[in-house]
Amino acid sequence: MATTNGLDELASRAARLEGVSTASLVAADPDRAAGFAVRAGPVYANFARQRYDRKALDALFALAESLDAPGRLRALFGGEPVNQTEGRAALHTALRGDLTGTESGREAHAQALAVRERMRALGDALAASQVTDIVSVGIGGSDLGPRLVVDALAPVEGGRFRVHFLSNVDGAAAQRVLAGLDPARTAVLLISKTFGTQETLLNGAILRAWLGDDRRLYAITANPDRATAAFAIPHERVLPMWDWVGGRYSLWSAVGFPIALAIGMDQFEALLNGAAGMDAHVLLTPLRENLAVWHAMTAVWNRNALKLSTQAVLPYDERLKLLPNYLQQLVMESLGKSVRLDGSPVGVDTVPVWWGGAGTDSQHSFFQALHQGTSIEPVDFIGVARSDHDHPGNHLALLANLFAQSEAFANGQDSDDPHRSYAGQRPSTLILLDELTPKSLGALIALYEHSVYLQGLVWGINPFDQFGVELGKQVANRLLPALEGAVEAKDPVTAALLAEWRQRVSPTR
Ligand SMILES: O=P(O)(O)OC[C@H]1O[C@H](O)[C@H](O)[C@@H](O)[C@@H]1O
Repeated sequence: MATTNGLDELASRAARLEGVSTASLVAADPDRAAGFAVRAGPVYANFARQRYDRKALDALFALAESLDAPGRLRALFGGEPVNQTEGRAALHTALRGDLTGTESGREAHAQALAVRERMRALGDALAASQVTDIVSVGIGGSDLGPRLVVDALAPVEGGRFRVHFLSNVDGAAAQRVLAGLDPARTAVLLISKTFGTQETLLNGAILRAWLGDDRRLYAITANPDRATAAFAIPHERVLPMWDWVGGRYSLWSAVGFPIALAIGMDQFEALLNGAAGMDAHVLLTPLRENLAVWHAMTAVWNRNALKLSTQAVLPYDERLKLLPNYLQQLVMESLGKSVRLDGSPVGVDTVPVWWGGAGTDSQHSFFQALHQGTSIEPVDFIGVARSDHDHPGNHLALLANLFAQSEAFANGQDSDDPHRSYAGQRPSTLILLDELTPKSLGALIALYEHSVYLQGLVWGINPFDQFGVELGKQVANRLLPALEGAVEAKDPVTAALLAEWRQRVSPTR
């Protein structure tokens, strides 16, 4: 049996807290309501409504200490090959700063700065042209980050460019994105770390043909030769990235070019600076005041001590409605592993299912289950203190709902009528940003990145590979000839499904 790193002990601590209400935990500890909180720059998080007490927290911080969390953070920032299964560093932090002064960190940061200069120049050239619209073609890590940030921060009107995103291989997606766009006023970015991703290659071919003029076709990739070979994009229109940037950690690199085009290069750099501020906090702050450590160890508590199998993220801000989608890739692709670094079974539960949606909309869809369902789903609530719209009454109502839901989940409410009774004891963290700016969003995303790294450390897994996504791609590649009619599918169920499908399409399609 693989070592469980002291997680069994946490489960027995949790058992001792069973039946103790969250309200009595708060009442028993006068400092808890305000004291179970950490602020890092523009991000404040309050953990008082989690289902642990100080002794449990002591055990969690002791666990982080025993795993040398500070040393492992230094290894990450310093460019050690923390992505052990692929023998690589994971230097996304070097895209936004140079905190450790190691040679690899310094070199990576210098490369990142040089590419940023090129992004600025290309952006300025595009701004001086007749281009009004940008289509960003990419998927997964080459899509979700830029899509989130552009949706959150792009001006509602008056930005330099309108930026559109195309990811799905479904041709309907391309058709929808292109409807209403004028090829003569559009530039296309093909974003793919590998330049071997089926969706991006197929959509890229559609866009290239639609554009009709290769001069407005750009590539962002760690494999420029492939971009040149497949799309004849000359190197001056290729922005590089590197194998030391994981796809889901890449929005800070040239993969963020759509962000820079949507909000301007200065604002893109403010996003990076926000992340750099969180980096400095996480790297340099002792464990007990370290926001990423609190967040990660809370996740470990909920998963391994309370055995909760999902994690909801509920931003109470319309502009952050894509955050759950973004975090699904960041967290689940990073931590969805069952073996430790040495290949042995992990022996404990790893990533829960991450999901969520924006409040208040989601209150009117799935909150019933959160309040009265039989399983308990821990929540990260995210709110923004100051709004930047002209409807202050709506903002107060939004925040009243945010604070109310967190209170109602924790405290519940008794009733003689079981149908109208709320058990409460639903754990949540409330994260509050001062305002939603490039800086605060950068800090928030970096917080989640570091929390993921620390959770991976506890579970002894590699958060930087994603071999699990390969099998489905391989099977799809094998099956494409069967759909084209060239071969028969070998698997009997797939063969039956294809036969069923063939009956429904005309022979020519
Ligand atoms: O950037 P690309 O090489 O096109 O990869 C795009 C995405 O596809 C892969 O399947 C991985 O699961 C993701 O981690 C990656 O971000």
